[in-house]
Amino acid sequence: MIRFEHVTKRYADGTTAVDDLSFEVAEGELVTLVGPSGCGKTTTMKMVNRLIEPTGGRIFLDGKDISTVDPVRLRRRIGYVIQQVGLFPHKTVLDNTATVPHLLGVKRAKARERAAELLDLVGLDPSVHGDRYPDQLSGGQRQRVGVARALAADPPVLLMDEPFGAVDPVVREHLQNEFLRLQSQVRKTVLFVTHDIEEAVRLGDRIAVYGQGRIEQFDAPAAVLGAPATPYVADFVGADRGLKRLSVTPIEPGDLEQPPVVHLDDPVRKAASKLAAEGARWAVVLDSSDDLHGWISAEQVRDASGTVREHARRMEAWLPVGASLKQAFSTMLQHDAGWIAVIDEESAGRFLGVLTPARLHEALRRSIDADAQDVPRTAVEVRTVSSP
Ligand SMILES: Nc1ncnc2c1ncn2[C@@H]1O[C@H](COP(=O)(O)OP(=O)(O)OP(=O)(O)O)[C@@H](O)[C@H]1O
Repeated sequence: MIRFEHVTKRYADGTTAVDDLSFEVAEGELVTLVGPSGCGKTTTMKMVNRLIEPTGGRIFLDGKDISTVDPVRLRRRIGYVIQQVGLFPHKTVLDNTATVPHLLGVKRAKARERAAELLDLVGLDPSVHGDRYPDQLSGGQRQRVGVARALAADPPVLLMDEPFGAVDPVVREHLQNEFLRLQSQVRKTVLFVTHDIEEAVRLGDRIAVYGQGRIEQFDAPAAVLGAPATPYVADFVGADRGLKRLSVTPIEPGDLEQPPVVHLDDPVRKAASKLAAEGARWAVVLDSSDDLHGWISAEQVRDASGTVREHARRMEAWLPVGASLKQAFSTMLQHDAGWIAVIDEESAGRFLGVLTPARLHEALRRSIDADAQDVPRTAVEVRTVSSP
């Protein structure tokens, strides 16, 4: 979809901002450009919509050399989101969002209707926020309007230059998650500039790690974190890259532990003997539809009578399979839980097993080794330091 062929940009003062850059972004792919200040990320991006012209090489959009395309026409196909959103202060949020389609000749009523849909899509209620002016919004809300506006003309390509850079970390993470959800629906081809490796890892299908004017590594997030191509990349992603991997490593069924399972209507005596037989300290409790209800401990059932229902405790700490190990860790902390239940959302929330801290650690280790050996995670055996 976007292809750079030996692209160089040398500014008039002799600065080489981009040096012989070649890479390709597939249709519907989100590529993050990450690197320290001044390494050429913004220059790279602005060459795609011809705000900056390269001094060497060629850039193709959908197979066509963009130097042969009229810049105004080119920009109609490219949404652009920047940090200082640049909303019109005297226009309402709805009119700001509707601006581009309106300029492109879409009737005002139709453009506003579409704008309302887009605001909804980026998590702003058009009936609440649509009639406000930009200075009546929070920083995070303004960024959302910026994204909605960039999507308004339904361009196949989005360029995003540090779009969430100006908001605090909590709002930022929220915007990132919302943007991922949005991208899974709209599937644009996205170039996303950031200097934050965490953001690059969380959002990118692939990451381009920039050195000075050059790409040092262009790879999937797990590969960049697991097998940095150069000492520079290793240094840039940081010594805590194992920790960062948590956010890109999904929970897989093979990571889970299988504790004993009992049902709400089982007699407690039956639960007690099951726990004793398996030597387990607790069991997972499911309801009659096999949905997660909670758990019950060996202590609770030891001399109890009646059914499991009267003794079981609810379990709120659960996640769908495929959620990240980071979410798993954070859910454990949030609920002060020694384990979390993992369910299969695809099949009506069926209980799959539990993830414990030890299993989480193993999953992380296995994913690092699997990337290093280029094999699936299930094929890796881990030897960890076990407790005495
Ligand atoms: N108009 C210009 N004239 C001369 N040099 C420039 C010009 N614009 C950018 N540069 C230089 O080109 C290099 C790359 O700049 P660029 O803005 O692409 O970096 P960046 O990676 O986006 O940085 P940041 O994260 O700080 O925005 C820098 O050394 C910068 O000083």
